[in-house]
Amino acid sequence: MQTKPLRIGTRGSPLALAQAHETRDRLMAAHGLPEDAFAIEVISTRGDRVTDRPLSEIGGKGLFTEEIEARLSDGSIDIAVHSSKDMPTVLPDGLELTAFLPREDVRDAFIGRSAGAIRDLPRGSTIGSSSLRRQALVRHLRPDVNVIPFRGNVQTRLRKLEEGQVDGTLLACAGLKRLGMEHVATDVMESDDFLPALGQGAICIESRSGDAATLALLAAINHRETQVELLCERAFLAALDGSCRTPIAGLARVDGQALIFRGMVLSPDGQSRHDASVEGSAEDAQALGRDAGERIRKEAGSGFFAEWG
Ligand SMILES: NCc1[nH]cc(CCC(=O)O)c1CC(=O)O
Repeated sequence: MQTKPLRIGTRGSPLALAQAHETRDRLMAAHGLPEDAFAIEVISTRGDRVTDRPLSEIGGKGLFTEEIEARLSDGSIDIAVHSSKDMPTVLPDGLELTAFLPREDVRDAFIGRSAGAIRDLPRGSTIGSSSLRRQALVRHLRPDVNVIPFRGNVQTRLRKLEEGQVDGTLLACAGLKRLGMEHVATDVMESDDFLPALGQGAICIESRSGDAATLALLAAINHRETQVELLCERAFLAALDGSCRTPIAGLARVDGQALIFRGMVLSPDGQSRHDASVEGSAEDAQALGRDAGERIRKEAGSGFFAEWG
């Protein structure tokens, strides 16, 4: 066993810290290690520092990961804990996603001020969300509702909502639950009608490919079903790559050896959409995700992506 503490890199947001603590607690339990066998290191990322513009505008992959991955590559941390949803499909050479924790609720929550559900919003209401996917899905359901950019951590968004800057917003149920704040949700969007982001609700752990001791530690906390779902979802995303300004949604579910995946791309106004559903064996997770992505790319045509790119 190591003598030096295992250094865990994470962003500093309350949600990121909760995820780092969950990872540490699972490692402590799996290996019977004390708390001081771990050191949690907070690392600031570009996505944390730029708070005044929508993420889709700042653009670029790895907004929430680059600085953390640099520390992993140079050996100054041993593992990095991330929201899978924020992970680019291509990782730096020498790094890999080694473990996934059991997936939380994959759905989105609606938090309304006077109307508690999207269907009950008066015409002309305003919803705040900077996620291209949530914007398009809301516009699909309610073309008569305004959607405006809306950033900040959970607490900031709830304050803006209370102040009346918007009539409602959407947040991942997983994040709210990990913060013990699920009570603020006034409605939960079923994933069939409001398809989540790829990777939503899943914590992933990244480490160096050659670091056998760390890989062995992590193997004990890996959750197979979540890992297989994420393999499928990330293959789907990779097959659609080059279209990061297009709203994309998708969800894989594994039950024993069976895998079901549904993926979708939307136009930003939510009026046009292409989706694909595939079913097969968990062993073929990556091929199934890739097939769904390629099918959508063919059906939508390059014009669909170029138009909003
Ligand atoms: N991009 C921000 C982000 N990344 C992961 C989560 C939520 C937790 C998760 O989906 O695992 C959130 C906030 C949100 O979408 O409400």
